[in-house]
Amino acid sequence: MTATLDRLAAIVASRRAADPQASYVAKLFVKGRAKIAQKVGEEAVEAVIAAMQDDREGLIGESADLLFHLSVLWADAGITPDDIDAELARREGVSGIAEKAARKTATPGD
Ligand SMILES: N=c1c2ncn([C@@H]3O[C@H](COP(=O)(O)OP(=O)(O)OP(=O)(O)O)[C@@H](O)[C@H]3O)c2ncn1[C@@H]1O[C@H](COP(=O)(O)O)[C@@H](O)[C@H]1O
Repeated sequence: MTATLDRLAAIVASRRAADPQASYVAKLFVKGRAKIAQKVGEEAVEAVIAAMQDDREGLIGESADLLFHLSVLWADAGITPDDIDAELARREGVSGIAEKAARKTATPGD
């Protein structure tokens, strides 16, 4: 993953024991998985709206909000950026079209 996302993950992890009055991340951890997931959904919708409005700066800002909240969700679920990196690397070179076609022809239960 990028160095910035790795640094963000380290900061987020360090906020587990922080004071929720002083740390937004600690506050999210206290609120729990459902609230964190809700924020990810909100930021995703805001990114979509910015894209549909052709708002480049808005899309950059909302994308950063989305990645930040996704980083908190990963941390809450015990996932690291390296886990996502490994999954993306596993998919490298596999066409989305070919992958979907293989899923459709696969026998259920395989
Ligand atoms: N990247 C971010 C980041 N991006 C966005 N935000 C915050 O995310 C919140 C999202 O805004 P909203 O208006 O949706 O939130 P809200 O109205 O407070 O939320 P709700 O009322 O819906 O719960 C804002 O408070 C932003 O400041 C962030 N807060 C923190 N970080 C990073 O996380 C680090 C640790 O932050 P603290 O835990 O606050 O020290 C920081 O040093 C940054 O690197």
